[in-house]
Amino acid sequence: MSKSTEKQHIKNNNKLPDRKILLDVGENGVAIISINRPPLNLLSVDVLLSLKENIEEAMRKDNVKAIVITGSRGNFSAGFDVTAFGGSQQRKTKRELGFMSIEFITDTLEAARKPIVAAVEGLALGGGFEIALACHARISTSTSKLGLPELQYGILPGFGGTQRLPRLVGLQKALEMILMSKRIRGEEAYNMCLVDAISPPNQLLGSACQWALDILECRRPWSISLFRTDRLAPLAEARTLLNSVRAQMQKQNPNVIHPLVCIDVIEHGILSGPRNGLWKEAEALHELRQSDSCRSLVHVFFAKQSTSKIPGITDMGLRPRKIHKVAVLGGSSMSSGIATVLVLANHYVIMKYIDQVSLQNGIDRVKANLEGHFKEGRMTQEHYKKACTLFKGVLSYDSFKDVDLVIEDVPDIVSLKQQFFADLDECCPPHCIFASNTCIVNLDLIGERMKPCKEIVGIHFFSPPSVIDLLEIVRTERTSPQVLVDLLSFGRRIQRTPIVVRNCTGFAVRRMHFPYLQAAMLLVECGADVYQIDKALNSFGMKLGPFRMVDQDGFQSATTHEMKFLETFPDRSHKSNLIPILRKSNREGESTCQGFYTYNDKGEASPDPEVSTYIEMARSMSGITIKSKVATLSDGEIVEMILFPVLNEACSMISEAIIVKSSDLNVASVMGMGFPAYRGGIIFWSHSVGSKYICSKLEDWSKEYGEFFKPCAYLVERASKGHSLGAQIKLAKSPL
Ligand SMILES: C[C@H](O)CC(=O)SCCNC(=O)CCNC(=O)[C@H](O)C(C)(C)COP(=O)(O)OP(=O)(O)OC[C@H]1O[C@@H](n2cnc3c(N)ncnc32)[C@H](O)[C@@H]1OP(=O)(O)O
Repeated sequence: MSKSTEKQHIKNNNKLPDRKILLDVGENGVAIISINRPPLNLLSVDVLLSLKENIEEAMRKDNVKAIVITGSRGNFSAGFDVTAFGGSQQRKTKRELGFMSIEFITDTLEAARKPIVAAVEGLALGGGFEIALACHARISTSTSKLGLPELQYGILPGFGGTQRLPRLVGLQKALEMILMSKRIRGEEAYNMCLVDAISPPNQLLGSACQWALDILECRRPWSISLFRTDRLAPLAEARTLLNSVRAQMQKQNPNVIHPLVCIDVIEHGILSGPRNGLWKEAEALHELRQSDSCRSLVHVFFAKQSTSKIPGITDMGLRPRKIHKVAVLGGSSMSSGIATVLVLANHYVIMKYIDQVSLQNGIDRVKANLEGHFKEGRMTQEHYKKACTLFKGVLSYDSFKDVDLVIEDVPDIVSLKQQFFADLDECCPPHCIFASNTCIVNLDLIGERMKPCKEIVGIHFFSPPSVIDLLEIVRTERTSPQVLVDLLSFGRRIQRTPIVVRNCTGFAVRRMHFPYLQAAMLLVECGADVYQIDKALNSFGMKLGPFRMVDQDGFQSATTHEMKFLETFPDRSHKSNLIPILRKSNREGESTCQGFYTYNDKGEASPDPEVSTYIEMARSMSGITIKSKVATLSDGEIVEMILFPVLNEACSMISEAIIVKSSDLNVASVMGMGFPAYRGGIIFWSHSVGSKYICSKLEDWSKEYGEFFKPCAYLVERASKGHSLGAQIKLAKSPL
């Protein structure tokens, strides 16, 4: 590309016309076609049709020798607009996507008589990435993000990704990227030969134009991805791999079919040829996009996106203040996990604790976490070196003068927390935000010894913070809109999904955990089997059944939470003696290798027949007798008797405006308690069950087994009107 054309293109880009596709022919005879639907250049049928027309126009023009496809304003394309899937609009575009894949992407773009090169900057995801895969070469910046995340929505790559990716990078790597929705950076893509060259952003278009001309003049290969075979393994080897991955997927996700359909489509292309594979892919996309799983997963995507939109707060025009330096107070593994997450997101972090030994342990854990990231290839050497300089451990408050945020993570002892915050009040700058990671101590109580003008908010991470991306931001009556805006932006920057909750016992996630475990305890005391309960909930799709979950959390924490819940919600708590009895026998859950299960050296759980003795003891202490109906419950009935009380608690939270939107509870249940995303989250799932049915079941059980099951007023009202359980939260009720 000549300098003048490039300048002209940049000039055009700064003041781009209101067209979805831009075509600009340079003096060198290369047409630059830009997808122009900022900010992410999302695709739709209209955009694709327009892209097709522009490519055809460039083909017709005599002055065009070659084509470069790129995206405007720093992104190639984040893929197809997901609103087209799982929702009401899907009928409109029935089968059009399949034809786009074959008639446009394959027969127009890939089969073009002039070379087409993709210049990839920023995001190239889903359909966007698939367009790049069909080009005759790809030039990328080192930091671009490429991937096929379609399985996250219960569909499969629908623009040829299932056929072209295995042919470009080999079956194993392609399966890894597709089935795990793995995104890779430009650099890694280059190492895998998925992109042909890396270029700095300011030279990207120039390099891509030159590459296209080089193809034309036979100095570079004219590669047709769909017909490459050099990276495909021999048939028998491919089949063995596909069968083993199929079995793995079936085991991991027994309730969903889309990963298996995707594997079948890939296999079909290998066995029957890529063009047949494309047709099968188109058919599969058409079927899958109408499935319940797709609807639910698309809901979860948008529910996650909307957690940081708070009416009356985030639309006030407040700009988030920058949070550069964060102090983490504490030396536990949770504190180290939080510090690691922050350092990885390029924050300067100081870790402070009171004694040298605990602090040193904390520091060592952060260093080990960072090293682990580097060794597993999740960060570059350069990033690793920089991350190490961003972190230090301290015993004093000397370096707190310029701290923007403090996250307290000391043991849940009120006087200890109060002392820390009273000290911090003296050492931190006025703008510093004070936050606690507690999920059980009242935030107002923690701040009692601070100056009256200071406020404390909650920033609640989940264990382990490096794995669970959810963040509860807990507001009190005094939390200002500015602090909320700051923390929501901070949450996104550290790549968490923040949900805003009101200060209450257990916040959103623990409040749902509690009835999950309590219902299970009650059923066991009435005669149900511990392991059948966990199995039933697993088969429903919960990551962990209640007993495996409490073993993992530890009985110490379960006891602390139980006491707090019994105190706050005595009317709807079932007091069980089971955990105290197990603790008397030194069973503390997974940490002691004995809880409801026993654990071997590898941490694998096995049912423990001895547990029945403890259950007998608990039963006789509570005076509960075995009820034959409970002892013979089916798996489906168990699921209802455990999850309807969770829904009941979720309904109480809606009516108390603990969360901002009912969809936040879907996010909280999926990310915080392992509710299956393909069922859309706890409230979304309830729509398929029906509020009337849920309410009548709870009413029946409350008559038979006690107040624990009594439906809350909100649930009764919604059911009586035949309304679904999700509702617009009346923010007037909340201090926001
Ligand atoms: C046929 C094909 O094979 C099928 C496909 O292509 S499926 C689609 C594949 N693409 C994806 O999955 C990308 C999904 N998007 C994301 O992961 C993230 O948005 C992102 C990493 C691209 C960008 O993140 P970030 O810069 O933080 O921007 P983010 O706030 O998330 O997005 C900006 C807006 O675009 C929307 N958006 C992003 N990707 C979207 C998509 N694929 N469809 C619809 N809306 C989308 C977001 O909801 C948000 O909307 P809002 O401003 O109203 O809240």
